[in-house]
Amino acid sequence: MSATNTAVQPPADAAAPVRHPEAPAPGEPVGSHYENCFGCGSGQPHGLHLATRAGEGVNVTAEFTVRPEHQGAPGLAHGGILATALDDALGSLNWLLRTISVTGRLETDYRRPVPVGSVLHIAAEVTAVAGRKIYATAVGRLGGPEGPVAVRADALFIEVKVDHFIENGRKEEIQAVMDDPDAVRQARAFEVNP
Ligand SMILES: CCCCC/C=C\C/C=C\C/C=C\C/C=C\CCCC(=O)SCCNC(=O)CCNC(=O)[C@H](O)C(C)(C)COP(=O)(O)OP(=O)(O)OC[C@H]1O[C@@H](n2cnc3c(N)ncnc32)[C@H](O)[C@@H]1OP(=O)(O)O
Repeated sequence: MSATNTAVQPPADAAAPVRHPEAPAPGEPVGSHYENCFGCGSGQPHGLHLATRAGEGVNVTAEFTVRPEHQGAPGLAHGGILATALDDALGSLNWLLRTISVTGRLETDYRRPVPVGSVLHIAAEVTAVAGRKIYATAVGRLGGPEGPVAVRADALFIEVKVDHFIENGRKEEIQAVMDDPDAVRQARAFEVNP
């Protein structure tokens, strides 16, 4: 049984999500939004190195290989790390909508323990959009994309502007991103959403 907070359930008048025409084609990798992201960046040695691909709808798939540095109990993935994996896959849905959003609420159900060495097969999709609120869901399975569910989550993401990061992030990291013209162009392009 799962108790679900109404904040992660779309209201009756929410709209169906629309795949952006410039979203990555189905099967294409959804690149990391930031090389130092713990979920998907290549610059974090202990990070999750999530490899995410676009699906045909407003959805993605990803694989997360659980390594010893991700343990909570002996030989098992830490629950917070599993939530991070789902959160990051959900965050990559931004590329399908071409909207920048951040996690407002993430509600996680843990159904099966996830051993070190296993691959978590993640599928995430946007279910509805209402103004700045983006409703999404993610599931992580063991043994393959059709395997038993180990962990799942419902989430509410909130659309923000690039200024959210510029105003709130530590200056050193923001400056480093702003010194990279490609990164600035990519971030700003998301704000021009037809
Ligand atoms: C040129 C430099 C570029 C630098 C940037 C570089 C790269 C960036 C690019 C992409 C990165 C994007 C995302 C990251 C992707 C993946 C990582 C995984 C995702 C994350 O890991 S991301 C980090 C964790 N995340 C946060 O760090 C959020 C902290 N938080 C806040 O920053 C504020 O909280 C915010 C902005 C969320 C809202 O603040 P706000 O002032 O804009 O708006 P407000 O509060 O009015 O909320 C509007 C309506 O949402 C409802 N609402 C809000 N929160 C709710 C909740 N929790 N439950 C139920 N309802 C909620 C309100 O009730 C209201 O509803 P209503 O309109 O009906 O009244």
